Amino acid sequence: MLQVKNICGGYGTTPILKDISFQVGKGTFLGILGPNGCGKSTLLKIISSILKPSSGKILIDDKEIESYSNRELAKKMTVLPQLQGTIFSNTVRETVSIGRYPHQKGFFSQWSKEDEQAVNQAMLQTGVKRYENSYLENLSGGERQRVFIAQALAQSSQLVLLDEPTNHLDIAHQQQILDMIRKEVTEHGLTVVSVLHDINLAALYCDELLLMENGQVRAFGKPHEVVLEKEIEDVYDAQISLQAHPEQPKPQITILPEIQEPLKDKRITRNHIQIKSEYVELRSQFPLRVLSSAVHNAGLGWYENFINRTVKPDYNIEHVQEEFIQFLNKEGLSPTNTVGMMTAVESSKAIIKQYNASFGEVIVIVTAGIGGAIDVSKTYEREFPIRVGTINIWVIVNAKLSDEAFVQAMMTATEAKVKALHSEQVVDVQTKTIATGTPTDSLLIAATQTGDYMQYGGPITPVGKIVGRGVFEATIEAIRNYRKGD
Ligand SMILES: Nc1ncnc2c1ncn2[C@@H]1O[C@H](COP(=O)(O)OP(=O)(O)OP(=O)(O)O)[C@@H](O)[C@H]1O
Repeated sequence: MLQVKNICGGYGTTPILKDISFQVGKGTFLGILGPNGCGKSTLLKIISSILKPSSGKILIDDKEIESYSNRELAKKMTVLPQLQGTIFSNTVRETVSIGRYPHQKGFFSQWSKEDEQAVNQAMLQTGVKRYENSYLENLSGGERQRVFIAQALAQSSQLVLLDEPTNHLDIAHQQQILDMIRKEVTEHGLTVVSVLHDINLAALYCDELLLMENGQVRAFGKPHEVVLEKEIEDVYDAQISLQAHPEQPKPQITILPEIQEPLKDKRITRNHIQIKSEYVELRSQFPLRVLSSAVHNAGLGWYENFINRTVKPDYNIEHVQEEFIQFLNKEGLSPTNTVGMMTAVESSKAIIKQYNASFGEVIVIVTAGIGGAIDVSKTYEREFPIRVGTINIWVIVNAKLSDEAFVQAMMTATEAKVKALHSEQVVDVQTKTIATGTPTDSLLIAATQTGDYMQYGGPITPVGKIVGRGVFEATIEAIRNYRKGD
């Protein structure tokens, strides 16, 4: 659809763009990224022939842009420049209708049925039809932006050039506009080239990205090929961290602020753990990084409060999430800042152990309800009667753990738990074989993320050695404690 070949150009004698080449296929949404002043808007102006390049060619549908008349070009391509704070005195309908001018034939041309349809459809698509008779100056920035997109759609061209279409818009309007553009691209084969400042939005919505640096192409390709930690840090001279979007297979960046909080004594010891009548509690004065399979706030995150709550064996688990939140509120624990587990084992039976490693303390807390213990290798051959019992394990590490170390620490802790069940001859009552856990065990690894950096957490690493020993020993004691009450 669009070919940009060896474009050089700028303003007067100052060269801005240096040998830019790329292609955009029909039905593609291309995002142009790059730091301030790198030449994104200049490139858009050259593509839209507002500015002449000093050398190079722009082709639309394999024809050089100069060979199109203005009217022909306007039918092929729509340009939506950056919105300025201009005062508008047209109605929404009048503004959208301007998009049809390239389709008018001759000076006294008639407004056709086709024009009317295109205007109505564009207003419906962009959700602005309901204010078609309002004046633009009475609309919000987001509504105005949608009106101009409607004007671009009414023009019914196959290529749309946009310069920061989401500038100054709140997240709802950013989403609306980008969803709408995406829909046009996917469902009607529209080709869109847009300058975007937000790298995350660009990675989410665009098919391809062009990353510019000093008037040149630094990278071009699919979002996962362009949005790379090193590349972005280098081009923008910023500190970032790269992760996957939680719901989509798209890269997303997070800015890493340089200002660090003043380092308090960020240390957790067993004195921070309290056994209350209804739960075991850790209230840290700072957030810990956590990976867990807890009932409340499972997954990876940062939390300050942790509880392992004792519930009655007949606790109704139908609305567990809501009930748990109510309970946290009652206890004065913020639901967004607390990780919660549940057990039928009394909190007084919890085992708390502290190990002093060379890198810092590791605290292990275990409650072991083994009434429903099962052998994981045999579960495929039977139905489960619901039997109460859960082994809940917390491991708190005073160190900085990598993501691998978190996952490996979970594996190490699980292996140590299984070994403890074996050692204590905990049996699956149905299969009469050694049990490996219960159907509802929970595990939590939390780290202060200060002090020594631990890249790995497997069994022979400094962290893994303590986790293995600590979880094994604490689980054995917790099992014995549980059996005492049987
Ligand atoms: N009309 C102009 N006359 C002279 N120089 C200009 C003109 N417009 C832009 N420039 C210069 O050209 C360079 C590239 O500007 P351009 O607007 O293309 O950058 P950009 O990547 O779009 O930046 P931003 O992210 O800040 O919008 C800048 O150094 C700018 O000062």
